[in-house]
Amino acid sequence: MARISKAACIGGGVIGGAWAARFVLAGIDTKIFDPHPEAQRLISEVMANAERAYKMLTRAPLPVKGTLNFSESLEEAVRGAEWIQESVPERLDLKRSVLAQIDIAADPKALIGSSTSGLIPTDLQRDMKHPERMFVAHPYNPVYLLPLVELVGGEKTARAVLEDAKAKLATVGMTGLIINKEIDAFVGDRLLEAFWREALWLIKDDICDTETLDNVIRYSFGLRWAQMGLFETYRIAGGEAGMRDFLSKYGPSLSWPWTKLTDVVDFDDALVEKIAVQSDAQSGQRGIRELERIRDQNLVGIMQALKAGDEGRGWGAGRLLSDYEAHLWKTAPKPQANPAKEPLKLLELRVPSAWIDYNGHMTEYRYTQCFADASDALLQMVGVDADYVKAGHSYYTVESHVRLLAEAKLGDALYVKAQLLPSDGKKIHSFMGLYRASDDTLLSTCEHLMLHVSSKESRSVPPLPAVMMKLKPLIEAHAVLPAPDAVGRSVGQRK
Ligand SMILES: NC(=O)C1=CN([C@@H]2O[C@H](COP(=O)(O)OP(=O)(O)OC[C@H]3O[C@@H](n4cnc5c(N)ncnc54)[C@H](O)[C@@H]3O)[C@@H](O)[C@H]2O)C=CC1
Ligand SMILES: C[N+](C)(C)CC(=O)CC(=O)[O-]
Repeated sequence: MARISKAACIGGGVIGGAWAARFVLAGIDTKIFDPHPEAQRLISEVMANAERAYKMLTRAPLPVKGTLNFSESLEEAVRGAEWIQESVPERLDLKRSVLAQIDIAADPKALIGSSTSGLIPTDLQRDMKHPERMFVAHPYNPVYLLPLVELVGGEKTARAVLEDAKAKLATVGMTGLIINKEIDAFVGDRLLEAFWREALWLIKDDICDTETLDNVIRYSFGLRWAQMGLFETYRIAGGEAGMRDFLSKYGPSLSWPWTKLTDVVDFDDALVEKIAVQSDAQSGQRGIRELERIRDQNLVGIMQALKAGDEGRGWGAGRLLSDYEAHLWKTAPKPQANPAKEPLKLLELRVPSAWIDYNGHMTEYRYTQCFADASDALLQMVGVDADYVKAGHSYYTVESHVRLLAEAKLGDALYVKAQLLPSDGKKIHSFMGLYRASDDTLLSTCEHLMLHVSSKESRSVPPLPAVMMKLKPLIEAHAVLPAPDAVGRSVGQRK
């Protein structure tokens, strides 16, 4: 795939900083140019939140982080970059002049995306010498988690450039949707603007306050829209009679006096003050970074739930996350199955806040998750990867006994080691320990049994020779190790 190895972010505010985080966490060396005196502090805070979110989001092998450097000049930042993302304030004159500077300094083949929320690319590329490689790449906040980028070409943009941009975005876990025609505000912000305009009227007219309005969204259609869009949701709302019936039932109401959509509310001081006061009452007790962390944790939870959607195949943004994880597994250096006479270190992680329960320690099913992830790492090591599973073979866990011996706390660095017990490879019998890295304390153990299956035939079969070739030497190497005391232990047995 068309991987990016060097990127530049011109403008490192809310959006440019989060683009930088997306690139760096995808293993891309990134340079930022932003004259803001506090740019480094602000971006390091965004980076910290992004890293925290990724630790919760996936156990797939993220690449080694790219480097992040702050440049003294725009020219220095764009030198050698293959993707340059402009994210300066939303002013046509400023963006035009910044894009023209990028154009002169950049490699002629470099792709140049603008984060603009609504300015059309034909206007933005006017003063460029190589406008064919410039396009709108409109992301959504937070860029490091939300995967959509609207790709919009101007009159001079080459179609192949949009296709190339789409392919490159897939390698950083994003989906580029190419919009057919350029219009102000594209598709997403076109919809959001209409929505926002109506919301402002509802506040101005004292129909509700900001908190009530937000509650209306998050307890109802906000939940729906994370998983199905407007049309698919309304198709279902039409019942068995379907979309045509839905349109004939509810279409006429669009001409009733329900909305003020075409009028723009007057943004006078009184309205600004009213909204600011209500918003302070609603959320002012929490800082922006704290709100960002809450938002990110919720987004991660939603994406993970969607990953399990459609009977495990993944749905919407969850399907995309699965595809990105498959790409990460495929491109990561293959873990080596070294048949040493000692337990294998399979997993290293840090306990994120989402894993802590009301008792103030890691909640019980996360211990099981650590062992499940460690088993997956073992399977990857012996060649049971996405292609092997797709071809119709896999291992299923059939039995597992987890003991919780000591508490894992927020932020603890943990690791899992596994000893393979004698078995024929059709079965993998293992004994795993979860340890705290700071003092090697054993926190939990798991005796685990997996069975190799033909998923097409739904029955147990021997593994394919390529897997057996890697697995057998590991089992043989561990055969000389003494069996851990707790092997075969029953529930409730004394230590
Ligand atoms: N904030 C949002 O929710 C979204 C914003 N966007 C778009 O992203 C762009 C940036 O918006 P934000 O990040 O929100 O604004 P921001 O105000 O947070 O960041 C803009 C940054 O650009 C820097 N800057 C100003 N002049 C510069 C120059 N000549 N060269 C380099 N850096 C310069 C500023 O110091 C500032 O850090 C805008 O076009 C906006 O429409 C797109 C999607 C969402
Ligand atoms: C407010 N905004 C127009 C800058 C928002 C966007 O462009 C997209 C988003 O993240 O909502």
